[in-house]
Order: sequence, then C-alpha cells, then structure tokens
Amino acid sequence: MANSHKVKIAARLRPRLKNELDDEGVRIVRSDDGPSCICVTNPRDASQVFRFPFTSCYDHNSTQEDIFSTDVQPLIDVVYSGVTVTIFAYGVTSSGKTHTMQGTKAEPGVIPRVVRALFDRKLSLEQEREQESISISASYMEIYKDEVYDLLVARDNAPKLPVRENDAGQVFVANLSSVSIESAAEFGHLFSIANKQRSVGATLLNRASSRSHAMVTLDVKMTNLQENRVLTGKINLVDLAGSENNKLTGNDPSRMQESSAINKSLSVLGQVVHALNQNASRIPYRNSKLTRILQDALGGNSVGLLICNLAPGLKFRQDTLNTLNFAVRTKNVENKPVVNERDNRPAPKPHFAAIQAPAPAGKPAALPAPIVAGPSSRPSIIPAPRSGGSLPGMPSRVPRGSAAGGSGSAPYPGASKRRESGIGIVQSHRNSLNTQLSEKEIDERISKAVELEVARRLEAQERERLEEEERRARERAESESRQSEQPAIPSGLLTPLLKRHQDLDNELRRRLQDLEKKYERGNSEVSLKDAMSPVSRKKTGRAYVALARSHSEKGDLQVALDLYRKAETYVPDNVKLKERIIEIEWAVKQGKPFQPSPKKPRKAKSKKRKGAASKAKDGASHSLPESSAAIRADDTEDDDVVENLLGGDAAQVAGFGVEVTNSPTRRGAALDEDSDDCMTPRKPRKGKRRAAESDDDEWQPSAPSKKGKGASGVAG
Ligand SMILES: Nc1ncnc2c1ncn2[C@@H]1O[C@H](COP(=O)(O)OP(=O)(O)OP(=O)(O)O)[C@@H](O)[C@H]1O
Repeated sequence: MANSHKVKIAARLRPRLKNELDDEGVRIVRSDDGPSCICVTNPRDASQVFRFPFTSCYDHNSTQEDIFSTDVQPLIDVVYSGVTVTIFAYGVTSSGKTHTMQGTKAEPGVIPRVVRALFDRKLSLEQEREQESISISASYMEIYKDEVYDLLVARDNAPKLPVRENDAGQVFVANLSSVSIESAAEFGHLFSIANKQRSVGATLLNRASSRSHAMVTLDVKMTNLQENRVLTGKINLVDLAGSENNKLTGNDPSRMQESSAINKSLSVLGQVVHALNQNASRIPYRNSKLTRILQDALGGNSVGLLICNLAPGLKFRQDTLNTLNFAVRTKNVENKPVVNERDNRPAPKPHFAAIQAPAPAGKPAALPAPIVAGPSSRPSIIPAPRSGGSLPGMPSRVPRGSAAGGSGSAPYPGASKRRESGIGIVQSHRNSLNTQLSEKEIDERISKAVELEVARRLEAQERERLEEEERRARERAESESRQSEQPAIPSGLLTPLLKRHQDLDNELRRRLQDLEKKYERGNSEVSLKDAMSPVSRKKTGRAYVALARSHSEKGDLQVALDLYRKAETYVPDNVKLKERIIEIEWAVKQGKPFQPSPKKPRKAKSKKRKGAASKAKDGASHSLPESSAAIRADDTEDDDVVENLLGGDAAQVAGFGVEVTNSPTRRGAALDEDSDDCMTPRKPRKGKRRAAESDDDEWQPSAPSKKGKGASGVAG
C-alpha cells in the first residue's frame, strides 16, 4: 500500500512595489523554537493578530535561490524515483506567482531552475548507472476561460484540448504535444517562445497579469536497458492565475469575463480542498478543468508543494487572509504517491495478447488492471514518446499521456529507500503478462478484470446518480431561497381573498354562460339584448364590466377588452364604458399595461355604505396588519372605478361578484340574491330598495342616487 504524504506549504511575501504604501498589514515572524509565522492583523479588530505557522515562510528579502534550494531541490530526487511531483503557486493577483515560477533572466524562478536541476541530475545518474538511458520531454498548456490550450503550438492553430480520463481513472489532456528536450538551454528557448503565447493582460494591479492558469510538465523517462524496465518521473509546475478583486483591478468587461472564469476555477479548487478535508464522498474535481487536471496533486498519487504568494500591505489584507486560509486547508490534504514503473519484457503469450488487445496509440488500455506509465510494447496508457527533438516553437503534435501521474507497478530497485522517504509503491501486476501463466490463471485474471470493469462502471453510474441528486437538491434549495427572499405576507392572509376572487369569478362566468344559453337563441348578442328588459340589460352589462375589470386587473387585457365590448352591446350609450374600451384598445395595441385614469374623490357616501365601511373597519380590517389594510384599500378603489364606469354603486355591482373585499357578507348575500336567475324579473320589493330599482332604469354614469342612498341603488 502506498504511504500518504501531505501537501507541503511554503508562503512567500513579496517586497513592496514602488507605488505601494509602507504598512505592516502582513508580517513574517521568525521563531527559533518553532515554525515561522505569517501574521496578519484582523481587519475588524486591530488588537487581534492572526498567526499562520508554516514550515517554510519567506519574507520580502528572500531570493529565488532560497526557495528553490529549500523546498524545490529535494523534489528533484523524488522525480527521479519515478514519482509525480506537482508544485503550484497560488495567491491574489500581483502577489508574485509568475515571478516565483518563471522569474526573470536575472532572477530565474522555479521552472528554469527545476529544468537545470533535472539535467544536472540526469548527467550524474547516467554516469552512475551505465545501463540506464534517461530522456526528458516537456509540455506546456494553459487553461484560459476553462478551456485548455497547448502553448507549444502556434496560437492560431491551437484548438481547445479535451480533458479525458482513461479506464484506470487517470486524467490526461488529449493531444497535448510533448517535446523532447536535450538541455536546459533548449528548454529556455522553447519556454520563452511559448510564454509569448500565454494570455496576459494589464490590470490596475499588474501590468502583465496572467489571465490563465499555466502548467509546465517535465517527464523524465528512465529506461533500464539491462532489466528492460522503464521508470517515469514527472514534475508539474503550475502558475495559477490570481484570484481577483474587481474593485481593485478595475477590469473592463472583457477582463471581467476572464476574471470570473479565474475566480470560478479557483473557487472550485477551494471546494475540492474543502471536500478532501471533510473526507467527502464526492470531490468536485469535475467542476472545472483546473481541478480535473490537478486531481492527481490534490488527493491523488503525486507529491505536492503549494507556494502561497502574498502581497504586502493593508490593501491586500483580506486577500492575504483568504490565501492563507486556503493554505491551511490544503496543508491537510493527503496524497498517496506511487512509483510509475513499467515492465518492458517480451510480449505475452499470443492467446492472452489476443484477449488483451493492445490499445491503439494514444488510447488507454482496454482492461482496467493497474497500469503504469512508460513506453512499452505492452498495452500502456501512455503512447510511445515522439523520438528526437523538435524545432522550438513549432513542435509536432504528439498525443501525450496523463498530465497527472500514473499508478506504480513492480517495486523499483531501491524501493526500500523510497519507502523511508514516505513514498509508497503500488504492488506489481506485471505477472499478468508472464508467459508462464496457466490457462486457469489467465481465466481468473480475465474474470477479475471484468469484475473490476463492472465495478468501475457501477461506481460511475452511482457517481452520476449522486451528482444528479445533488443538482436537484441545489435547484430546490435555490428556488426555496428565492421564495424566501420575497417580502413576507402574513401567512394565510391572502388565501381567503384569492379564493373568493376565484370563486366569484367562476360564479360570474357560469351565470353569464347560463344567461346566454337561456336567452341567446341565434347566438347573437343583439338578439339576447333585445329579449331583455332594460334593467336586465344593464345588469348584464355590469356583469360583463365586472368580469372585464377582473381580467384587466390580472393583465389579461385582450380578454378584458372583449368583455368590455360585450358589455357595450348591453349598454351602448355608456360614455365611460366607451372611454374605457378606447383606453384598453390603446394599451393592447401599444403592448403597455393598462392604467385606469384617476378618479375624482366622491363627496357623499350613503349611510348604508358608511355603515358597511365602518363595520368592515371594526371587524376584519381592524384586526389585520397594515398590508392587509392596504389590500382592502386597493380593492375599494377598484370597485369605485367599476362604479364610475357603470354609473352605479360598487356595492350594487357586487351583485355580480366584483366587489370582493369591503364586505364579504354583503357579497355572499348578493350572489344568493341573484342565484336563481338575475335576468328574471323579480317581485317588486318594498320601500327604498324598490324605489332605487326604478332609478336604475336609466343608465347614469356615476350619477349619485337621487335619494343619496347609492348603496341601495340598482339591485336588479
Ligand atoms: N519577490 C519579488 N521580488 C521582486 N519583485 C517581485 C517579487 N514578486 C513579485 N514581484 C513583482 O511584482 C509584480 C507582480 O508580480 P507577478 O506578475 O509575478 O504577480 P502574479 O501573482 O503572477 O500576478 P497575476 O496573478 O496577476 O499574474 C511584478 O512586477 C513582479 O516583478
């Protein structure tokens, strides 16, 4: 079993730049008896200081050589032991990531130093181990707006590269070119050409701000000619784009797009680290290309070093705290480094080889048995490397294997030494290719491989199902939070009102339909109208107006218009109704909402109305909160409009269900009153009510009742 290895953290504070203020926002405090600390004052309470202890803290005076010799140089041997190493620089924009990784001609950074060290080591190893041949190849990619591009190919020709996963679960960038390099100088030349292609732009914080994440990968292949085995070490050197605070960067819209892609991928990186710390069942590697590609470095099979770059000063204090918090969480991420070794002995028996057909170049092996990286005549996840050098800047495209490391196989001679250094070795599976295998053994191996494949597929299905569930839960939570953001109306307050509206609407519609059925012989409004008494015509007209009104309130202007027009056939002389039709026609044509014209305040109210209003006030409204009182006030206003339009009293119009709020009791009574048939002439009523009925025989827009008893106006 492989031993675990925690990601190592180094923090580096860059010096102040010319225009930056001299303050003590971030400091490094050294201690003789413990690790050094990065100290940051709490932005909310200056008396509090946050301390972040790391084994490697570099202050503003630190040099590129300091970092390289202390934290990077020891990893060169790890690469030469066949393990994948990933070093990534993380920090806010302008904190010095590119300076640390690339550096300048005068102060070369981690990348050129690593290349030099690899070649130095190669030389000494080749002298030590005569039977071993070592080759180094490089690839260079950038992730720009969540798309992967090959930086070793001219940008015009560079397509977006897909990120894939082989059957062994190893992530790789398909079709990424890999160039064999013979010396550090050759790499330097290649690197400087490729860097010109990297997406860089100016922001207020950095004149040459990286707009992409960039990753150099150096593959070291050690072929043991005597033992016919290949060991592949690898080092990924990642210069991440900086997290950006757009208030400080002053980004324009195109920069904002880049910035949002950068921030999103970094946020997914944070989520991955968080999930790993939580031992979550699902790690969201797939949520961004960056995390997919770095999968091996975070919770995978490589040795990791995170260099946290910090910008000094209070201006960056919050970003510094964010970076340090990320570092603290990353510190706990455990990897299980493995040695990538490949048995390179002769091909297996023909019948076995036929079953385990070699995968075509560039494609993963068919069976999921543990696979190790390296060139081989056997099935391999990594195709044979392109031989020979290439013209810097114009490399030919060669499909390359995983950007991440592979899993190991047979113990490499010296495995015990590596075990001591905390690097695990995956058990050997090379016997699967042994020509001495019996038929039975081969069958067993095949069934095991099939079982593994089935298990893998089931796991993939399960993963998809969980992802789907998570997506649904997220959507549910979002919609719930959207709902909860809406202003709260006391629960249950609107329900009776809405229900009543609905009931009355339906009732009104039903009655109108009944009416039409009963009277409309030739399906003509004119003939129906002609069959009615003047009072019935008016009442039907009101009913249509009421219905129209409720539709116009809902915004169904076309329906409202049709209903107003119907009403007009019953009360053709009503001027207000005509005006209303014109207004709504205009609104429909213009596609604008309909705003009823403001109404003059009424002066006198009938006693009955006042009584009803005060009852309502004393009763329902009294106990209701402000919002409900507002609803009632609005409704009263609506009724008045109808009243105006029809020249009658709202309370009377309520006879057909329009008046919905002021007095539910009255409304119910009104409906009951008319429930048999509102068009059937009724027995004359006594007293004032009957007198009012006779008033109604003439349509008087907004005319107050002659007796000042509008509320008892038209009852039909
Ligand atoms: N240790 C250092 N010594 C001297 N100058 C430095 C150091 N670190 C960074 N700088 C300078 O600070 C500026 C910003 O650095 P750099 O471009 O490396 O930041 P970055 O983190 O890569 O930014 P971005 O994320 O925007 O690409 C550069 O001018 C660089 O030369």
